[in-house]
Amino acid sequence: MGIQITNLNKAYGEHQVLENFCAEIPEGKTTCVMAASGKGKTTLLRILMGLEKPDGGEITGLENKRISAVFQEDRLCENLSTEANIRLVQKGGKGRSRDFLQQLQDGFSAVGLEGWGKRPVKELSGGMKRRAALLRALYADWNILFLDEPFKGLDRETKDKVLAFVREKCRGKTVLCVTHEKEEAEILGAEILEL
Ligand SMILES: Nc1ncnc2c1ncn2[C@@H]1O[C@H](COP(=O)(O)OP(=O)(O)OP(=O)(O)O)[C@@H](O)[C@H]1O
Repeated sequence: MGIQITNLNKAYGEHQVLENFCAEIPEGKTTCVMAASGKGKTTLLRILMGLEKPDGGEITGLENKRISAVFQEDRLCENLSTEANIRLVQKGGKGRSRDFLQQLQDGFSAVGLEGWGKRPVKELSGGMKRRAALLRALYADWNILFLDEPFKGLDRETKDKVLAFVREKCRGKTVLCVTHEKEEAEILGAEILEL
């Protein structure tokens, strides 16, 4: 079962952002949420993540799910290294296991961050922080992943590498990704949900 959204409503004051919005997010697939700026993509994601309360409507399919996310902001601990940020969201001793650290090195290389894992996040550029936030989300233990413009600020070549990595890591899993680029959705093999 995927995520069912029924008659979702959300207004900020007089401004109705979502009005009786209905959708089904299929299980085991990537879905890209697309719409013009200001149409409510982030609002929808924030409601699904429980960060925002809807005015009405029903959401099912999130019960007992482990959710991971790249938020609209990076939300990294700036004084910690990227590696430490990623280890923070690992359960038990997993973050220190040799296997995990090896997998992480592969992830750093795949997104073009090799050699940066031990540096404090505050020394990274905006695009590098975006990739660090993405790695943290991907390496958490999840069965639903929410991504809010995860490829923001990446140049063409880097974006292609990152998209290929995300596609591989998300194969067969339930992912909802906000993007403005149709091409990103195509590379991810995603279904498109228009708001
Ligand atoms: N906390 C808030 N208070 C008041 N209005 C808000 C708030 N959050 C969002 N909005 C408004 O709700 C609308 C939808 O915002 P949202 O961020 O969901 O759009 P979006 O589709 O994700 O846009 P973008 O593509 O520019 O990120 C916008 O008009 C925005 O100004």
